[in-house]
Formats: sequence, structure tokens, C-alpha cells
Amino acid sequence: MASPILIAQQIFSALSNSNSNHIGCLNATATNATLHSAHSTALPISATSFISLLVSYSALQEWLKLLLFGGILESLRRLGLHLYYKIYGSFFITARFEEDDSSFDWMMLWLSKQPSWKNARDVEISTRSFGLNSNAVLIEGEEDDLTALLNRDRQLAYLPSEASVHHLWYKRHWVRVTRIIRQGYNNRREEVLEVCILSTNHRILNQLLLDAKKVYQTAQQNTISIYTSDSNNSWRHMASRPKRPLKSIVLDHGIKDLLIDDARDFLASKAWYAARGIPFRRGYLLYGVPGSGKTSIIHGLAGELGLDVYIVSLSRSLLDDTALNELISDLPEKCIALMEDIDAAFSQTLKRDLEKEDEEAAKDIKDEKDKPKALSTSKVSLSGLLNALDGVGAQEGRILFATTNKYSSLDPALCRPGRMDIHVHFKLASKYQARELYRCFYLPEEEEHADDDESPVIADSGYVSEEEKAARSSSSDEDTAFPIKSADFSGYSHHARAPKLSSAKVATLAAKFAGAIPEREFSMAALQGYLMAFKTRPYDAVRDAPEWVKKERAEMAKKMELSTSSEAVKENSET
Ligand SMILES: Nc1ncnc2c1ncn2[C@@H]1O[C@H](COP(=O)(O)OP(=O)(O)OP(=O)(O)O)[C@@H](O)[C@H]1O
Repeated sequence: MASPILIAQQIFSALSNSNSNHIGCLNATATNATLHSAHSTALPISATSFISLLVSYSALQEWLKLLLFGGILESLRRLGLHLYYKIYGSFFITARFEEDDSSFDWMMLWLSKQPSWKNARDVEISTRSFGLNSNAVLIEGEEDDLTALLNRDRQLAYLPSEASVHHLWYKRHWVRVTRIIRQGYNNRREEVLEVCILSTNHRILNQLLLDAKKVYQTAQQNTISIYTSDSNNSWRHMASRPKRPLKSIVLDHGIKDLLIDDARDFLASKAWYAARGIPFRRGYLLYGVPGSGKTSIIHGLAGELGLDVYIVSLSRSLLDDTALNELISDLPEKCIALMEDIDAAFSQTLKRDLEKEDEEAAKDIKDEKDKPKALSTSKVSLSGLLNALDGVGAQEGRILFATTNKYSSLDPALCRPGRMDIHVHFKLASKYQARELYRCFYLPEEEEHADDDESPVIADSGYVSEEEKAARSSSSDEDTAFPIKSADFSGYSHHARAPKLSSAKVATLAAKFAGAIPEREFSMAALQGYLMAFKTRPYDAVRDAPEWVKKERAEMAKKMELSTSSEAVKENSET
């Protein structure tokens, strides 16, 4: 096979049309010598002739012409493109909305309100909620009431397909909307919404954004947004939750006021902090028994103060010191950063997993020592956390809430003022809390604000009248089991079936209920769980309370016994 260099030499020689001696020489070389020897002898001659051709005056002229011509063509092409984009750009304003950003949700919701969006003929079926539990376009016949939507299950809906382009008119401007789907990091599906408005004036885009934001905020009025960090360690909208009324959370006297007043005062004191050079940050450490309302009060406060909640999950496996630092510095100004179970990030064995194992130990204590322990996967170090909380990158204006069930295990550096300014102890339920929880459960909504209303709606004598018993007997079974049968789902409401009690009556029953609940023995979550079984039977809830207390005490004693014996097994296995 001929060497490529040899072939190239022949072509160059033929092209150069140079003296036949060279060709002859090449031919002679090609035919008479081996390929290897031809290669070694012919190269210098052909190369020289080729170079001399290249640098000859006429050839240089041709080169120059070619360069000039090519240059002009390319410049014209670029100029044409530039002018095209310039002219196009002066008529159109293009805005892109990335799926990760809240503005994407605003736009999707706004678009869902546009008639042309609803008339799209090429559609994608979706159950996505765009942060609002509402869908882009509801199927005809579905309720279009946003507040109702917020409280409902996921709905099936459709989105105009990403393959086609959609047009609509906004304030007499033609708008083109394109949904672009692309593959992002780790092959993740990413969506970008491109909105192109035919207008020379930027104001129209501002108006559109403001309109979209307003529609979204109106829809969001009764909700708080919850954000979590994704695998790329950026904040992602996870859900919108209905605001929890503060009055539904019953704490010991003064705690709620202390928290709300302090947080309000902090949010209004930016200038005060700046004038004194104090970092504009506030930390609250809520500690105490599980199920005492720590998380609930944080969500309640977020709703009350109109702040979004950013959950920092310290035990997430992909989170290390650097990522945590980035996350904290990426927090928006004025938000609640929530770190739950802050102790778990630094302890090797999670307490709750141990508790679960203790329960399982009841079945087979012997195997306890062989059971694998759940290990915290956190790579965050204490110094990393401290640095993230008040290092240079730490966001100003944020309120930090940290919760823990193991206050004593926390490092004092983490708890010091400046990091955790206010420490609040959440205890087991007091009698006062038991009473107020009962009132929250059974006070008819319309009477919650009219506590003095004395008008009895139901007979007041005794726990429950015989007629009432008879009237409610048919429903009492349903309350203890699953309350909704598919056949009678429509119009179901436990409020509708619950007896309407006056506030005075509720107060009397609440006092009786509190009387049956021992002070600081049960968590509020446990009391709530008990009352849930009596949603429509306030009298029975009071009547059965002493029995429930007895049962719970017996169960707790059993659990204690089990945990002591499992600890003994552990100790034995260690020794
Ligand atoms: N003080 C309270 N008032 C009203 N409801 C409460 C209260 N405490 C707990 N609950 C109810 O108990 C459940 C659990 O409460 P929550 O998650 O706030 O407790 P927690 O103290 O954060 O528990 P954990 O330490 O296990 O995270 C919720 O459904 C909440 O409604």
C-alpha cells in the first residue's frame, strides 16, 4: 500500500505542474524503488517545489484574494446576523424562566389563567403543582377556586406540550411562549419557559412579571412555602402548606407571645442592628420531648410572619461543610431556616432508631445485639456548622430555628447567644394545655371568636343525653375505625356530624378532660392522637380519658421494662 505522504507528494507535484523532471523522478522512484526508499528520497524535492509554489508571487496573490474574499464574506455574514438580532431584539423582548426559580411557578400559574393556554391543542398530561397544589390547566369541570385547590388532593391536568409554540395576547402585545425541556446535570430533566413579547418597551415585561407575581401571591396567601436543598445543594421549592393558625398550637403561658414578639421585633430592627454593628440574625433553640409542638410552632410562626421555611437537613448524605456554607449563604433575606434534630447530625446513632429497635426487642431480645444501628450519614462537622451559622457568608436577616430532643448533648458553642439567642423548653402537656387542646378540637369555628356565647345548642345536663347517644350511636363506630366510606364520601365532614356545643359547654367538658389528664405525663401529640379517635364524640372523649390514661401508663411501664432489659442485654454483650 502506498504511503499517504507519497500520494500527497504526487498530488502536489501534479498540481504544481512543475517540470517533468520531478514527475519523472517521482515515477522512477515509485516504480523502481521500494515504498520506503521512495518516501525517503522523493520528499525533499516535492516539498521544495510545493513550498516554492506556495510562496511564488502569483500564488501569494491568489491567497490574498482568497483571504480578502473570505474575510469580506464572513464579515457580511456576521453583520447580517448582528443586524437581524438587533432588529429582532428591538421588536421583541425575550425572558427565560428556569424551573428552579420561583418566577417559573409564577409564570406557570399566570399562564394557566390565560384562555389561549387553556385552548392548546397539543398537550402534556400532568399532575404537577407548581408549588401551589394547583395545576397549570385544570380539566374542564374542575373547580377553579384557588383556596379550594389548596386543600384538595392532586388533580389531573394538562399543560401545553413542550414540542409546540404557544401564542397569546397580553395588553395588546403578541406573546410567544415556548416550553423548553433540556437535560441538566446528572441527566436531570430541566425545564425553561421562554416568553417572547412583541414590544420595544421593557415596561411590558415588568408589568407581566408583576401580574404573574400578584396572581401567585394571591393564591399563596393562605400557605407557606417550604424549601429544601436538592442534590446539587441548591434550594428547591418542595411544597406549599396551609398556614397553621397560631391558636391551634397550645403552649405554656407566655411562650407563644415570647416567640412571636421577639421575631417581629427582630424583623423590624434591621437599622438598629446595623447601627450597632451586630449581625442581623436571630437564632431560636426549641428543645424538649418529642411531640410537644416544636415544629408546629415554627410553621405557625412562619405563617404569622409571612416567611418561607428553608429546611436545612444536616443529616443529608451529600451535605458537607462547604455545601452547608453555600446553602446558608444562599438563603434569602427574611426567611426561617429550620434545622430539625440538630443533635442527630453529630451523634453516631439516631435516638429514634434506637427506640424503634427497643420496640422490636420485645419480639426477640436475644437478637438485639446483632441488629444494625442506623448511622448518621452527615458529613457536617460542628465547626462547619458554627462557621455556616455566623461566618462571613452567613445570610443577614434570617431567623434560625433549631430543634432537639437532647438539649444536654449540644455543644455549648452551638448554644451561645448570637447563634441561639433564645432557648425554649417544650415539656410534656400540662393540664392547662390538655384543656386548651380539647377546646380547640370541639369549639365550633363560628364560636371560636365568641367565647362568651351562652346559647346551648345541645342539652347541657350530664355528659351525654340518651337521645343524643341514640342520635350518635350510628356514627360512633366510624370514628374509631376509618371514618369515610367511599359510598358516602360526597359531602362528608366530621364537623357536620359533630354535635354543636356552646363554648360554655366546651369549657366545662374541657375542664373535665383536663382533670383526667395527669400533669406533664403525656405529650401533646399523644393527647391529639387520643382526641382524633373522638372527632365527633366530645362526651366520649371525656368519659374514656381516665381509662386511656391507665392504658397508656401500663404501656409506658412495659416499654420502660423492655428498654431496661434491652440495655442489660447490650451491657452483657459488651462485657
Ligand atoms: N403544643 C401543641 N399544640 C397543639 N398541637 C400539638 C402541640 N404539640 C404537638 N402537637 C401536635 O402533635 C403533632 C406533632 O407535633 P410537632 O411535630 O410539632 O412536635 P415536635 O415537638 O416537633 O416533635 P419532634 O421533636 O418529634 O419533632 C402535630 O400534629 C401537632 O399538631
